[in-house]
Amino acid sequence: MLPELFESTLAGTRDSLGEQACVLRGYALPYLAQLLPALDAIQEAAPFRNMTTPGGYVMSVALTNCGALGWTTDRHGYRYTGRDPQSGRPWPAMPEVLSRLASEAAAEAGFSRFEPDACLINRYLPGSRLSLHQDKNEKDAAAPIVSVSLGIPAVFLFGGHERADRPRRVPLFHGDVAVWGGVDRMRYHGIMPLKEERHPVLGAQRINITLRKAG
Ligand SMILES: O=C(O)CCC(=O)C(=O)O
Ligand SMILES: [Fe+2]
Repeated sequence: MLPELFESTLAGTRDSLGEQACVLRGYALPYLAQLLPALDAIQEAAPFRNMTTPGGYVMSVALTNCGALGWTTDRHGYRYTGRDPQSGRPWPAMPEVLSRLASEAAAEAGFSRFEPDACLINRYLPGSRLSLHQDKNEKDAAAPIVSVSLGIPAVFLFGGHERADRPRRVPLFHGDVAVWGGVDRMRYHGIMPLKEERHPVLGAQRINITLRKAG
């Protein structure tokens, strides 16, 4: 990977992934001076942890949350909770910079007045992956998903409405924001195993932030 590819050289451009799905290249970059310190504070209050799926697998992706609702999984299933199951405390509040980034990116992608109440923060290390899935634990499927990529690059798999539909491979770089909603809201997606790389700002990790309307 060429060093310049760590930062989207495509900043300011848009890739269409569907009728109501796109990647806004580099869209998050102007927010990072505020966003990165806010992320540090969140992970101090609610550290990343590897949760167990209902099937008994420990996820290779570690996660935490901020906002009124946080996505969790354990042997009993996937769900949103108001509290961090590890500490018993409410999830850290959603920083203003994140709700602003989410609603501005959503508007740019054609979804006006998006107000997320849930923010899942995923941490991938080299080798971590996320298998193809649909995001279907949210009550409000009318709202889009806004997904911010930071750190080392990843290959996003964006499939169809059936698990067997062959997914498209979309590279995501530091600062890219993917948005999908409407007719594309329930499309299968995932992340290929991350390669061994180091990002100049975030080191050997990828942080992905998904903002949703869950409640
Ligand atoms: O890491 C990503 O880009 C996607 C994350 C995702 O699909 C999820 O958290 O549901
Ligand atoms: Fe997802």
